[in-house]
Amino acid sequence: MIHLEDLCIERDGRSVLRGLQARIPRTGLTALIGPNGAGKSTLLHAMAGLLPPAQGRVMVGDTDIAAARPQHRAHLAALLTQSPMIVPRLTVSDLVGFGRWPHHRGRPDPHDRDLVQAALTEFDLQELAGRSIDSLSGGQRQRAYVAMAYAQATPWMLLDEPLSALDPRYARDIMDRLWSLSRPGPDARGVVIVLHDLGMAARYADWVLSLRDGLLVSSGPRAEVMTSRDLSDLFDTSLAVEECRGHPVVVAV
Ligand SMILES: Nc1ncnc2c1ncn2[C@@H]1O[C@H](COP(=O)(O)OP(=O)(O)OP(=O)(O)O)[C@@H](O)[C@H]1O
Repeated sequence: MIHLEDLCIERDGRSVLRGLQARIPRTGLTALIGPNGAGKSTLLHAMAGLLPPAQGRVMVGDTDIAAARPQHRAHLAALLTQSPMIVPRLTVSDLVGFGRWPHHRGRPDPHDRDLVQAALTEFDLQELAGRSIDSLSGGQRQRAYVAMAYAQATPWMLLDEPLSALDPRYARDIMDRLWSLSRPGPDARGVVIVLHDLGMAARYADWVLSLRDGLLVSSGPRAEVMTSRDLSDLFDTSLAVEECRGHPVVVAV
């Protein structure tokens, strides 16, 4: 479980998250939704322990994440930011291998190499493994970064808009895989994902936190948070949640 306990974050002396109080289940897929500038990326960074709170705290399990050592944080949560650094000439395989760094600290063993292979396979990257990152399309690169986060083998994966460059097939593919990885079980990952695509959030999220202007508007099971009325209020535009072939979809009306 992640607990947000009266979480307040300031950036450049401005209050950008105020008094957030919520929990995120240890398994399942949690979506962070809300308008631009609501504070979703800020919250994700705070959950990775990278933004010390002005007040309150984020508890990841029984660890106050902002107070933990970097090495310990890297074993708890893998964070994929919106614009990860691109290192020219680095291969996909090397990039995914970076996910293992907190474990081997420069001395990969066969187990690390096996996990990199598993991550390449899991995200359908075997054929691109030897290609340099800067030679890939935006979507291919995005998949490589998600695979790197996966290879870190942390209980939590925190992903900021990982679908932004993906075509519908790969967007769906990644969401299917993340959803599967987050099912309860001994190796389950808790997946927390910032999503602008409300259709994807409606389709895949088990749990949703909605934010606006630095405040938590609501949190809970997807069906309770993503109602036509609540989404319309949240985004200040008319939206409806309908059912299509047994799945919820969000339409502008
Ligand atoms: N590095 C930064 N320094 C100062 N202020 C920042 C920084 N990053 C974000 N902010 C501010 O914090 C607030 C929340 O931004 P954040 O990026 O967390 O929102 P968001 O919900 O992820 O937005 P978007 O949907 O547009 O990506 C905004 O007012 C933004 O201008």
